[in-house]
Amino acid sequence: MPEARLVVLVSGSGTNLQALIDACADPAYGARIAAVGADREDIEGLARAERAGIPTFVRQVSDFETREGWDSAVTTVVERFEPDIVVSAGFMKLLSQDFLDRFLTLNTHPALCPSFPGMHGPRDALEHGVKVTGATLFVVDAGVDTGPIVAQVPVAVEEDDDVASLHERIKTAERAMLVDAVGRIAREGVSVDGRKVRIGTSAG
Ligand SMILES: Nc1nc2c(c(=O)[nH]1)N[C@@H](CN(C=O)c1ccc(C(=O)N[C@@H](CCC(=O)O)C(=O)O)cc1)CN2
Ligand SMILES: NCC(=O)N[C@@H]1O[C@H](COP(=O)([O-])[O-])[C@@H](O)[C@H]1O
Repeated sequence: MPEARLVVLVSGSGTNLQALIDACADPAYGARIAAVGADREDIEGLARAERAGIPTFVRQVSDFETREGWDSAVTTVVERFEPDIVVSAGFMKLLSQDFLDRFLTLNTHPALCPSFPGMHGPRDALEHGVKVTGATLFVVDAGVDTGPIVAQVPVAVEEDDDVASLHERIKTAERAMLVDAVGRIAREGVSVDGRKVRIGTSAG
């Protein structure tokens, strides 16, 4: 079976991207990263891609007259790389319905959806006083962190956690979940039926 083609979208440090780069080095993983895209310049995520010899692109909202113009430019450049799966890994821009209609898009979020959606999952979980939080991989839909859930991993909140320590612990679990689920989807396929996501031979 041919390797699945991934386009990975990032906005920051790119440790999830790095985990995927490392996994893709093994041909048995079943996927390769065709390109890495970002909504801003000068981020470590892009540097990680460049060090790995992966093509990169940047489309900044501020370079476009309208948000629709940016949406369309992102769709066009991603299309060029013919992805089987788009992985939003720390990408801090909402993706348009048109983009989502064209590409199977997964997003990793640092909380147990449907709890604590948005850009501050670890902070919101800590402020709420939950004892267990985690990470969620989901199929992106037009809402914010509302899409059908592919995988989740729980992470304990410790008494002395601050936002940084909690987020770091979540990210360790999140990377393993992401690599495992994306690899299984690449090798075995996935089906989405309403809110039910199935990976594996029964998919499709
Ligand atoms: N349509 C969707 N797009 C994306 C989703 C999603 O669930 N639906 N998830 C993300 C990531 N995300 C949290 O998981 C998230 C990203 C961005 C925002 C947001 O409000 N962004 C603002 C800009 C903020 C900035 O640039 O600093 C915006 O897009 O204008 C909320 C949640 C990936 N995309
Ligand atoms: N709502 C989106 C969101 O909060 N995304 C989170 O940003 C971090 C990116 O880390 P990374 O750049 O090191 O992969 C990850 O924890 C990801 O879930």
